[in-house]
Amino acid sequence: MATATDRKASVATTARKGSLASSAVALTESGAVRSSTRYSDEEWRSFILQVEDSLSISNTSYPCPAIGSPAFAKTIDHTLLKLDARAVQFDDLCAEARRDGFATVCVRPQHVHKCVVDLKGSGIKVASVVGFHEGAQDLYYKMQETKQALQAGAEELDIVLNYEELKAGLFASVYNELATLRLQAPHPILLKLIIETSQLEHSEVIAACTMAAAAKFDFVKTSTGFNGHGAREEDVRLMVACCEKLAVGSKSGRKMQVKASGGIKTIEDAVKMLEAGASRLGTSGGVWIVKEGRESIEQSRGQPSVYERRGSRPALATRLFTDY
Ligand SMILES: O=C[C@H](O)COP(=O)(O)O
Repeated sequence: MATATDRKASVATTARKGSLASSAVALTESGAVRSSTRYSDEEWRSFILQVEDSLSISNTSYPCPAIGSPAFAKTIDHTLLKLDARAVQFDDLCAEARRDGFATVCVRPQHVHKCVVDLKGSGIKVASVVGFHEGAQDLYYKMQETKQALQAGAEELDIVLNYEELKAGLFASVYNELATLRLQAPHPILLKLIIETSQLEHSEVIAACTMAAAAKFDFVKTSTGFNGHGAREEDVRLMVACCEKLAVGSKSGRKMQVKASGGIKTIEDAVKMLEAGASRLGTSGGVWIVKEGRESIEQSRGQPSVYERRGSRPALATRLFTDY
């Protein structure tokens, strides 16, 4: 049997090779979780420190799809997570997603079924949040929400990290949760880990990305939009650097992507996040953003903008376009 020292050496070797531990978690027939997380908290810490030491954060501008193009709209998860949202607002959300060609609509688990029905035949997917918005729910609760969302037809899950556990250094427990949810929602379901950057120090962002990559998540996502500041360029750049570092040397060469979310309200916000390396945007302002994009194209062609034709533009006073 391997000693703790042997295992530590193994972690160090793994880190040197730039690859990560694979899942050692299984669901038993009764649905209970049988876990043998491969590394101790200390061993995870050592690996995370090695990732941190070898990071290089780029200031370069990543390619951004042309404003107004279908590819630009496909970066947007059209999001409605307000607890008091009414059924008609989900109808509007889905109609807008069809019209503007967004990637997904992102809703709470109880609204997934309605949106799946509304979007039938459109090619637009439904994403469900899990553990929203605190992330502190226990694993059983998150598994129940995951089951509910998948059974209703969700194809993407935006899962809130238990960031209090991460901050407490309980890495093995965090990994166990993520690996269990990955097992419950295998590919091609896309998993995004909402790490809530407003609550994390620099080194904790790196730890969160490391946990997500180890558990084979597809994305790391900045924020819930319900706690602290939303997406910031510096956080996106740090997360992109982590994803690039963690992909190097991995057997599959698989690289996590970054979703920026929270407070993205304008075309300038959107472009800033995409140029920082995000490939998906979570926003309740998607309709405004693509409208602004079209506007800027019209203006560059010398045509009067729709707002100039109609009079002044209304202020963005609430979180949701369909509230107007
Ligand atoms: O996941 C997405 C966020 O909740 C959206 O936040 P937002 O309402 O500030 O755009």
